[in-house]
Amino acid sequence: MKITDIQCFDVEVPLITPFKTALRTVDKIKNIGVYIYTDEGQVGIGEAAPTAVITGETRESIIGAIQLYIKPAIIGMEIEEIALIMERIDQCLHKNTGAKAAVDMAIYDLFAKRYNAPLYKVLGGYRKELVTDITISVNDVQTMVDDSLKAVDRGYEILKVKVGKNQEKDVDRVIAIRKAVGPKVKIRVDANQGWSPKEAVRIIRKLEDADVNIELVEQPVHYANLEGLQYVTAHTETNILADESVFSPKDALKLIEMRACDCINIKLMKTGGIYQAQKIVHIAEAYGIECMIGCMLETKISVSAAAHFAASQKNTTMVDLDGPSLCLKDPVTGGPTFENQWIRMSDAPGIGFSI
Ligand SMILES: C[C@H](N)C(=O)N[C@@H](CCC(=O)O)C(=O)O
Ligand SMILES: [Mg+2]
Repeated sequence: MKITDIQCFDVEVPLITPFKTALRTVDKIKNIGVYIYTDEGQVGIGEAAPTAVITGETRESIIGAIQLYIKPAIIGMEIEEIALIMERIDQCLHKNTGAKAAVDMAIYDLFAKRYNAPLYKVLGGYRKELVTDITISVNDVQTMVDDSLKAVDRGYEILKVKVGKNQEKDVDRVIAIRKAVGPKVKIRVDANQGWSPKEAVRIIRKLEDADVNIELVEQPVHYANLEGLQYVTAHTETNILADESVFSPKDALKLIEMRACDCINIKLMKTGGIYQAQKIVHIAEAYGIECMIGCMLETKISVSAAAHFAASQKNTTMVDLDGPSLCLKDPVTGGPTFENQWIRMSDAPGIGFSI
């Protein structure tokens, strides 16, 4: 099955409520979709999220990377030569991980369709269902408490609470949410780089002393401050999850060897797709480090690819794939089903969309 063409299209979906982190506020997803066409009539689909504050990519850079660099590098290649295709994508330009991820997942969609199997089974087939957390945007304390209670009412058992925008209030935010939702709900805290290492230790210790029982704290400090991340990990009891500090397998290996984190958040938009993400999961597994599969602000297209990947591997024990739950509508039909916290894999070939 030969690649004959690659085309980009706009994926625009309003969010149910504004998404707010220490890094940005967004009320509408404006992503780039990718179709890969083949000589056998099969079409693969992917999506890239221009998350300039994290990957450095914009809508324009993604379209340019795909049309001017990636497309000429792989046009005419056989889908079955997936390792060779991935080598060409990796080598044709540096970084641009969202653009690479969109093409990578469309290739994997075609690869699994070629063998008439669902993608998660082609990749390893470890499980059929996933439980995702749901993001609670950073806001004033009462709004966050109300949003948390609504999420728990909808059946969510894991909350991902965004903090890091106003450090003085962060302890109050998390304590108030714990009091409101009770002891059974899991709470993940994501500071999105909002604290200094010393602030992070102070805040996390206060939460520990107050017995708030936090499952983990995600990316407490600036992405490039690896020693800072190491300091927080060494000086707190709570598990520290590296997010913006880990894009590549090399980044993962470095953090693991520095003992700078307890677990790693893998996102296809950071790794450049499934091919590199697999390497991180396996490196981490060799060191006994568990991985989360997360997403940026992405729709059902790319989050479904990430769900197939998360379902395929043993060491992807935590899931933050709430993108479709934050969207007012889905841009595609078919594929895995997203019903509040439950993501269930379908056995349709590839990612499973009706194109
Ligand atoms: C959407 C997901 N739950 C999430 O929080 N992802 C990121 C931030 C995504 C973005 O700004 O687009 C994270 O930091 O984990
Ligand atoms: Mg994060």
